[in-house]
Amino acid sequence: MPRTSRIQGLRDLSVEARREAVAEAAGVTSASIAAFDPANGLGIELADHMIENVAGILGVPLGIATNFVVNGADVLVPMATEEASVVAAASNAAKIARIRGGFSTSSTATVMQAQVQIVGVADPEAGRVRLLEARDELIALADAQDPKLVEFGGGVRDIAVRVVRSRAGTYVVAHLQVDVRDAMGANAVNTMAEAIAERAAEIAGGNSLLRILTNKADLRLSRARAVFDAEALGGAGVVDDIIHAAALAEADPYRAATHNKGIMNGISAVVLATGNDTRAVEAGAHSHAVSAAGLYTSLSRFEKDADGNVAASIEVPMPVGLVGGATKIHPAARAAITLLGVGTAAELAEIITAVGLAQNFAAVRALATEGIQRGHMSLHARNIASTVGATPREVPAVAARLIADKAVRADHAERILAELRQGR
Ligand SMILES: CC(C)(COP(=O)([O-])OP(=O)([O-])OC[C@H]1O[C@@H](n2cnc3c(N)ncnc32)[C@H](O)[C@@H]1OP(=O)([O-])[O-])[C@@H](O)C(=O)NCCC(=O)NCCSC(=O)C[C@@](C)(O)CC(=O)[O-]
Ligand SMILES: NC(=O)C1=CN([C@@H]2O[C@H](COP(=O)(O)OP(=O)(O)OC[C@H]3O[C@@H](n4cnc5c(N)ncnc54)[C@H](OP(=O)(O)O)[C@@H]3O)[C@@H](O)[C@H]2O)C=CC1
Repeated sequence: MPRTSRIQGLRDLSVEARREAVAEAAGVTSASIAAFDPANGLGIELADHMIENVAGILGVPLGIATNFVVNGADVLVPMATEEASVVAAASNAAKIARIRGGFSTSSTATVMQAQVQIVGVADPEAGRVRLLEARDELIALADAQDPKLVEFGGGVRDIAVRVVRSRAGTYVVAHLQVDVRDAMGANAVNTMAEAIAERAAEIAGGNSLLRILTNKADLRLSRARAVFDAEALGGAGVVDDIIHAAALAEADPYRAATHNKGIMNGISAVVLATGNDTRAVEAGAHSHAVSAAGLYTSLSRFEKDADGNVAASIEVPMPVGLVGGATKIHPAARAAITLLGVGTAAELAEIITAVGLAQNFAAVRALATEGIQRGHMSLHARNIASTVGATPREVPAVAARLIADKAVRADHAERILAELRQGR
């Protein structure tokens, strides 16, 4: 069945009809995404096995971003977020990107690193070299912990050793660099780090302390780029303003934090929808946003291409998996993976990265033109209406008045609701 991510009028359908339209466009069965319906989603018994002291289940809205083309293929993207306008903005940017072919992506190998901290080494530089001499022995010891991973083509690729000087002492820190294939990899590399720690400390001549992965996953990077057509954006002036807006984020940490928050609006929503670890991805992204000179900067770059369009690109660590964590357990996460049609963790990582770039572009474009409030607040108006007690039947009328009056505020919503109920 042909797959398309262009579904016109999706916003106007009922939730049930939307699910049908999405399944049909994606070429998957309705049953395979039925878990998006809370009635078929995560049940309390399963939840009780996932974390501790379970007392309930928190629902988060799951929307579908349309219009995405990634490496020439259309893809419909599940996004779990509580924030209005995020899904619309990603779909909006993807619609503009598809004019010039959509997003192109690539990634490094799926290598995660675990650190083993060794304290009390009298000669840390020599200890570092002794560990490197023992590379093969340590790799064999680590690989023996996870024969299944090795069977899948993964396992330890190398060992790096650093000498880290701190205010409390000098540490020899061994890094196990492990190809974790389709796993996020935390459990896999932590097991390996714990298994080699004692022997590594013996070789270095000290005592092992911490044995844990690093969330600075800089050997597991995904990249995406797209060209946003100048004419579709409103011409050369708009392009220049978008580039100035992105340049401020490159130069100024205060702006960079907000710019990167916009990127994470997209990234975290897909990471959550697929049952992956949002904190791991967020820690990796923000650590990657620090330049070699120590400046916190933007994760994306916007330039003008030779034809005057915006050439946007991003590189970000993307430690996500298909086999571990909640991905395999949570029924809605499994449905999200089915909808995406991805077969490897790397494919998933690259789509997530493309969504981050789209999200970023939509926000920066809005900021560099009409400002964020018109698009964002008009969608947020429905939340304000619900907050003041409007019923689902009353919400559209209250939201429409809030937008028309250009006053998307709770006090105004209360007034409108009171008037509506008095029949005025
Ligand atoms: C909000 C829009 C998209 C309106 O934009 P618009 O031009 O009024 O929308 P439109 O009605 O012309 O539709 C254009 C496309 O947008 C999508 N779209 C549009 N509306 C909907 C909707 N209701 N439901 C579903 N999809 C929608 C949809 O894809 C549609 O095309 P279609 O596929 O239908 O042919 C635009 O103003 C926008 O992109 N704004 C950016 C909003 C944003 O970034 N929100 C994130 C929250 S703000 C924040 O947290 C981050 C920030 C801003 O601080 C980051 C930073 O500072 O960098
Ligand atoms: N700082 C952090 O970020 C931390 C995160 N975590 C959590 O760790 C979890 C993720 O750990 P992760 O190691 O991914 O999960 P799992 O341990 O659940 O899954 C990884 C295991 O799956 C098996 N496997 C099956 N098929 C494949 C395949 N195709 N590719 C790779 N492995 C395969 C492997 O061997 P086998 O079957 O032999 O196990 C592998 O070790 C998340 O829940 C995360 O929140 C935990 C600690 C710290």
